[in-house]
Amino acid sequence: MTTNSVLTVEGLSVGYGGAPVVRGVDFAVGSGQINCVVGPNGAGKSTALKAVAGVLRPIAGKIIFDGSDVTRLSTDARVARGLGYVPQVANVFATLTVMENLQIGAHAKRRGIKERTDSICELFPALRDALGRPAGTLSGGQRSMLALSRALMGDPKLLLLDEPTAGLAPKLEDQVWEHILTIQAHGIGVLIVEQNTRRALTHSHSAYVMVDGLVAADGTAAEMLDRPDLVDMYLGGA
Ligand SMILES: Nc1ncnc2c1ncn2[C@@H]1O[C@H](COP(=O)(O)OP(=O)(O)OP(=O)(O)O)[C@@H](O)[C@H]1O
Repeated sequence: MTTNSVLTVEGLSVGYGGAPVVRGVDFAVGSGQINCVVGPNGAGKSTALKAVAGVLRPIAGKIIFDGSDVTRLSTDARVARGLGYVPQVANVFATLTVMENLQIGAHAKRRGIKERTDSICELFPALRDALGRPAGTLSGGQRSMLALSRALMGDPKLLLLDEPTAGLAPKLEDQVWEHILTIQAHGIGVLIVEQNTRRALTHSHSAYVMVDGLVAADGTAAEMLDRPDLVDMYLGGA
């Protein structure tokens, strides 16, 4: 366990009604850290993240967030406590404006929506000009920025990001990582599932390699980057 963890997951098993897809995994994120979950397709990375977000109910295990056991709490209750989640797909409402998307992100907060919108537009100035546009007219990179911003409206302590760079051109991937680093610089922790393993390891403090529903290796990201065996064996030489 990481000392001073904002998130600790112990013995998490979760699936979709049949045999568990994730089979007793442990992981942790230290306050304000970026940690990543990497591994081959179908390993259960997104499934584990969905359970932490409260979208899937665990079969077994415990999720401790910010000092409290949130395992039985709804997604909304987790968001209200500061656990933000950006799913891989359908992460913005295409027919709603950028402003409306941000307002939905603040549903767990009763006050301060205008102030939060202003501070997020200061963080990501490109959003301000787009506030009145339907989100469906944004580019892939802008959409990703909006999805992150929508989660930030809930004033999170930790953001769960499921492949935020999926399908983006390398230049846009760079931009998304800049945004993630900006978010971290504001003291917000990030647990990210990422396909681009090398990139994720470069920016992370610790990493978990998931294979076939289990954590096959974990350690500091620097250690992982130094282990070509691991990269070749589990990560497709990425
Ligand atoms: N909604 C679902 N219903 C049933 N099975 C699912 C569902 N979503 C995912 N699975 C299965 O769970 C397993 C793990 O999938 P998951 O998406 O968690 O893997 P992943 O490691 O995130 O993979 P990828 O990198 O390809 O996104 C796979 O066998 C997948 O087919």
